[in-house]
Amino acid sequence: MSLAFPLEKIAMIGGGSWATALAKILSENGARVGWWLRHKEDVQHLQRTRHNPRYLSSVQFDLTRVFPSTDVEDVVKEADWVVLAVPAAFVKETLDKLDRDALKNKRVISAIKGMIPGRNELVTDYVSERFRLSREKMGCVAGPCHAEEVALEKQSYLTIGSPDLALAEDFSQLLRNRYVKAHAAADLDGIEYCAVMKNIIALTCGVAHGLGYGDNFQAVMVANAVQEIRRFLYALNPQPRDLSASAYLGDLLVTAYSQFSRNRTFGNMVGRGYSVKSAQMEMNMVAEGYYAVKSIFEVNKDLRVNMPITSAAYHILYEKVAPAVEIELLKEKFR
Ligand SMILES: NC(=O)C1=CN([C@@H]2O[C@H](COP(=O)(O)OP(=O)(O)OC[C@H]3O[C@@H](n4cnc5c(N)ncnc54)[C@H](OP(=O)(O)O)[C@@H]3O)[C@@H](O)[C@H]2O)C=CC1
Ligand SMILES: O=C(CO)COP(=O)(O)O
Repeated sequence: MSLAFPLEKIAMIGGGSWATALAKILSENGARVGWWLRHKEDVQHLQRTRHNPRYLSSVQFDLTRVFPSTDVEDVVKEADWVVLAVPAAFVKETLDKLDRDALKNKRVISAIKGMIPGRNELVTDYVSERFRLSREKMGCVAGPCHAEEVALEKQSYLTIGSPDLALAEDFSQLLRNRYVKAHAAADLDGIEYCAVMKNIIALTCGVAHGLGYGDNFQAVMVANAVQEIRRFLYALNPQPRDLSASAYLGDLLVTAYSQFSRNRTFGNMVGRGYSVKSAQMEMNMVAEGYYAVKSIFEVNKDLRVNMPITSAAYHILYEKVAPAVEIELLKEKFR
């Protein structure tokens, strides 16, 4: 096993599947990972058995490199890099315990594919404002990559977006291993927004699947979704970007088609007739798309971009319109 970066100190914030997968990659590459989880019992379980009891519990950690804790201030204080990996809805309450200077001189990476509910902000925008941190000190992790496949060490690709390409390259290096390829890209906003929007699309694909629509329809939904994402990103930030790259299209495809996708699974349940509440209760994981629909729909009230899929998902999830009615309407709009 390589110990390429023995001196890098990482704070991993979050105890879910993605935090667990990233803690595995980073620690196995030799970094020191201080790991914040919210429950004392989970920290104790990790310390006792070397496994996260609730997510990717097959992964075994080396406790000479991984240091679980419930004290977020402590974990952050020790680190050079802070990796945020809680669902977006819990970012505020998790970081509220930190004072405004806590991230000074740190580099912050958001591994979150969601927006701050209510504020409708990207996670990096929220963190940048709350901690007075320049966006040059920040990045995001994106790309088609399910935590479950990382646990199985299946070949995966990640893209690190940051306005500072050197920072993105540095973090990419910390991630590269036998089964992870990582590369740097400059389009932080575009990558972050696309990572949020692909969850909405996957959720809506799930709804259609739950209603009995097949692969033919889903392919058309995904093709139309690419155009919807392009229009939205262009209205928001019209810099040149290649949406066919894996950070954009790849992530959309894996989420729309994978058996592991929380968003697709959640949508599928809604299409089959579950209420939003019961679908959420059935899953012990978080489908970011549910919150993202509201944020993107509200951001788009000013932009007025034509976004039929996002609007359909909003009507289904927040206005209780029957899924069959909304998908029927989409059928007529798709080309
Ligand atoms: N899973 C994946 O494959 C990938 C996920 N991501 C992104 O990573 C982010 C984290 O998701 P993921 O790891 O999948 O999460 P999971 O769905 O695996 O787990 C949910 C997480 O949310 C936590 N949680 C629930 N309620 C609260 C609360 N009130 N306060 C704080 N935390 C809470 C849970 O903590 P607890 O267990 O203590 O209840 C758990 O850590 C998301 O933005 C997701 O889109 C990105 C790429 C891949
Ligand atoms: O972003 C992901 C894969 O790249 C995870 O998507 P889900 O949250 O739908 O599982």
